[in-house]
Amino acid sequence: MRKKIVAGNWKMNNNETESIQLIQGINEQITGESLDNTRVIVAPSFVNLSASLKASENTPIEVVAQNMHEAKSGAYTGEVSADMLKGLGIKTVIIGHSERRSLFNETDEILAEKLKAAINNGLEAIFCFGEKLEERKLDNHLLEVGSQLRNSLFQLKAEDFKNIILAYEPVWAIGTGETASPEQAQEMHAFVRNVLEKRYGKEVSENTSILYGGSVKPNNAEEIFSKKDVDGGLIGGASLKAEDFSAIIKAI
Ligand SMILES: O=C(CO)COP(=O)(O)O
Repeated sequence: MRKKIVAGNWKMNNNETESIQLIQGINEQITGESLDNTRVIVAPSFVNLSASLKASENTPIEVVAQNMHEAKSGAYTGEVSADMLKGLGIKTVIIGHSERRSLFNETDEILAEKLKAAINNGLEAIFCFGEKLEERKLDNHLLEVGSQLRNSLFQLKAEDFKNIILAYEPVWAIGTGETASPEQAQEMHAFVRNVLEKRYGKEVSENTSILYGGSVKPNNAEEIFSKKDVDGGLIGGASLKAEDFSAIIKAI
C-alpha cells in the first residue's frame, strides 16, 4: 500500500532557532495522533538541516533537503552535493520545484541529472512537476506534465521508484491562495498514475505516492486529500505555522 505523506517545504524561511521551534511545535501538536502509514516531512534550508535533524530525533518528523547539485563534487561555488546531504544523515531531497525551474533555470535535462545523482547515491527524491497558468488556460496541462515526466523522470528504472515520491504543483496555485479544485487535482493525479502504468507497469503506478502542492491550507486539505489518487500534500506557506501544518497532517 502506498504511503500517505504530508511534507512542508519551508523554502527560504526560518533561522536555526525558528526551525528548531517549529519542529518542536509540530511534534507537540501531533503527539498522540495515529500516523499509521503516514509520513510527516519538513524541508528546512541547507544551513538548518543539522539542527533540524537533531530537533527531530525521537519524533515522527523526517527532515529532508530542498535541493542538491547533480555533480559529485567540484568547482560549483555555493552548491551542495548528494554526498554532503548523506553525510549529515539526510535521506530525501526535493528535486524540480517550480521555483528552482523558473528562478534558477533548472531545465528538464538538469533535473534528469539531479534525479539520477540522487538515486545513484541512495537518496529518495520528491520530484515536483506542474503546468503554468498559460498552459492550463490553453488546456495543455496534461501535455505539459507528460512532457516534464518523460524528459526528467523516465530515464529511471522501475526499481528506482521505491525511492521516488511525486508532487504535482500547478505553478498558478503556488503561493497565490488559489488551489486546484479537488477535481482538477484528481484529474492530473490519475493522468500521472496512468502514464506511470504505461511506462513501468501496475506495481510502480500503484505504489508511487503522488502529492498535491499549491495553497493547501487547513480549510481545504481534507477535501483535496479525499481524492483517490491524491496521497498527501507538499505544503508551502501553511507549513510555517505549527498549528496549520498539524491541522493539515490531521486531515490526511
Ligand atoms: O510550493 C509549494 C510547496 O512546495 C506550495 O506553496 P504554497 O502552499 O505556499 O502555495
